Amino acid sequence: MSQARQQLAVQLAEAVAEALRSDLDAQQRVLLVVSGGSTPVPFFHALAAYDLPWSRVDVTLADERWVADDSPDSNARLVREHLLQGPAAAANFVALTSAAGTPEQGVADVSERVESLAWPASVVVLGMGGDGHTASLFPDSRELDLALSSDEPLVAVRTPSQPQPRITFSAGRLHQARRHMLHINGDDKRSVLAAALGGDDVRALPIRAFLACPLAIYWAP
Ligand SMILES: O=C1O[C@H](COP(=O)(O)O)[C@@H](O)[C@H](O)[C@H]1O
Repeated sequence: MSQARQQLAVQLAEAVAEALRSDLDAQQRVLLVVSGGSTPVPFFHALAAYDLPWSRVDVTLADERWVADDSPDSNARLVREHLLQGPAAAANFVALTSAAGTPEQGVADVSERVESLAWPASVVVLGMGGDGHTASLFPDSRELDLALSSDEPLVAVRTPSQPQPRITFSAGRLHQARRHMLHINGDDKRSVLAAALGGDDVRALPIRAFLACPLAIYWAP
């Protein structure tokens, strides 16, 4: 891990902790939405160490692969192993999977589960893939139009480029958050973001759906 990426993760954790603390001063429960993948690990470690009233914080994911909780591909496993540690172990984590065999079968139950959370979220921390996807809004998701336009909180998605079916928060639900932050590393992702900023076809680069939120960008080489 480069020093620049580590420093970025610490800066992002500070911004998220400050946002949570500010909202916790005004309301009993707050909601933090985080992303999966590989990028957030040092951010999770830095955030987990903050002295916050974590028992009043709900944490969920922007998206999830429809896999078992202990799968190496599970974003929930990532959160449990890297964020729900130390002081942050007291947070209430709400996963996006169920015992149903497919996300299409499980999406209604999981939607009911997430509707009990303290919306709007205080912070959504997004990631981005090299194809411009964010959450599980992939350029080749068959349900991309639905996920971009749905009034429902969650959408089951099938994506030819991805090995597993997934579930994702809809763009509309993520838009409602009070603050949006994007955490990315590397020159490749910077180029993708520059391309996104230079055009307006959301289906080609779904991260575009969030550029005007406004989106605070956390990038390191
Ligand atoms: O599949 C996913 O990928 C993105 C980006 O992941 P990274 O490994 O390039 O950091 C992530 O934001 C998303 O939550 C995850 O499901």
